[in-house]
Amino acid sequence: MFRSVARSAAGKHLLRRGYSTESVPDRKVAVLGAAGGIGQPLSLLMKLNPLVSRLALYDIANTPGVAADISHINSRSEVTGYVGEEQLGQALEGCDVVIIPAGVPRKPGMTRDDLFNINAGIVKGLCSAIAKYCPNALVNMISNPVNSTVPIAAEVFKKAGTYDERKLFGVTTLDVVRAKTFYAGKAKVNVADVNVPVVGGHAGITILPLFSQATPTANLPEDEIKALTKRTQDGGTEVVEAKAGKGSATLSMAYAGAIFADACLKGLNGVPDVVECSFVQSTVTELPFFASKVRLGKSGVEEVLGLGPLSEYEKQGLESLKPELKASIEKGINFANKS
Ligand SMILES: NC(=O)C1=CN([C@@H]2O[C@H](COP(=O)(O)OP(=O)(O)OC[C@H]3O[C@@H](n4cnc5c(N)ncnc54)[C@H](O)[C@@H]3O)[C@@H](O)[C@H]2O)C=CC1
Ligand SMILES: O=C([O-])CC(=O)C(=O)O
Repeated sequence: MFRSVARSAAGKHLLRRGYSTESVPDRKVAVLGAAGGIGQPLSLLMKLNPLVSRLALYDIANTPGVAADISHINSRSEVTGYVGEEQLGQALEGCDVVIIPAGVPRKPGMTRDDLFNINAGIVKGLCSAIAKYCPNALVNMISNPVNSTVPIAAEVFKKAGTYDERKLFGVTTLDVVRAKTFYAGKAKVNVADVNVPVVGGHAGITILPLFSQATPTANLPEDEIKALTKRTQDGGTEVVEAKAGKGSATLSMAYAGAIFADACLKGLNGVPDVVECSFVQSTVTELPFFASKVRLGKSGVEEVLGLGPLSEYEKQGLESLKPELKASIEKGINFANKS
């Protein structure tokens, strides 16, 4: 275990940023897979988040170096690195939020579902440990295929008797980040002002951006909306191909993961009206899990928001995605229950 404490410096830093250490509750966050392509920049961003007081970095290898490096940053949180399964329990104990970017990424020519065979087992093992050591933590699932790893996590928690549907999230924020960026480019509006809900799941056609609800409105023609939709759905593949065998999105994912974890922490701390899209247990459609806007609160999901009015094109997209999303969810549930 590797630890570095700089409490007094961190306290001053918080005060300089307008936070009082008394008014910000202690929050422990763990990153599982912290030494990976996403894990490292995500850990860095969580170290910069003043809502975090303890940051536990866990991986099966290489965490000591990452933790030592990040721990020298003069921000609030105390950083501890944990390496190997025997230290997983200590990493998780007392956690408020657990972020999981552990597992293998895609190479060109692969689908996210091609990662199932390796990542399903990794996620199952990590979730068993979460059930044991921090059953009340909010779980932010990044590992792919998210459409299956979230149902796997739910089944593991059910078996352990710890499942609380308000606390399990598939992280789909990168789809929202991409939709905002691509829309701003086409609509020629300030990207910082853009909002676009993205619903469904997190793979190919299951990613359904709702550009009809995008703000600021731009009245883009149908062919441009279709091109934007396709680019958002294929955003992950665009990066996988550009990286040409060296993995998938890591930096934009770290950014997206940090935004989502920050929203979870704000919700836990009682900040009102924190809304993000996420793949959660849902009754918005007939599918048991679905991504849509979610209001976050002191116990996690406070309210799963509906889809709002859809264009004809989006209605078709919604119907087309259901069979694939249903199959991916069932695949995850079956895996968790057979092994
Ligand atoms: N939800 C989303 O929007 C996105 C999800 N991803 C997914 O995130 C995952 C990670 O991607 P990268 O960071 O690029 O991969 P990477 O291979 O660079 O890093 C993965 C890390 O996980 C660690 N790991 C493996 N087994 C582990 C275990 N049992 N416990 C803890 N750590 C373990 C590895 O040692 C490695 O450090 C992939 O499954 C990828 O498909 C990637 C981008 C976006
Ligand atoms: O495409 C991938 O394999 C990684 C991912 O989920 C994304 O970038 O959206």
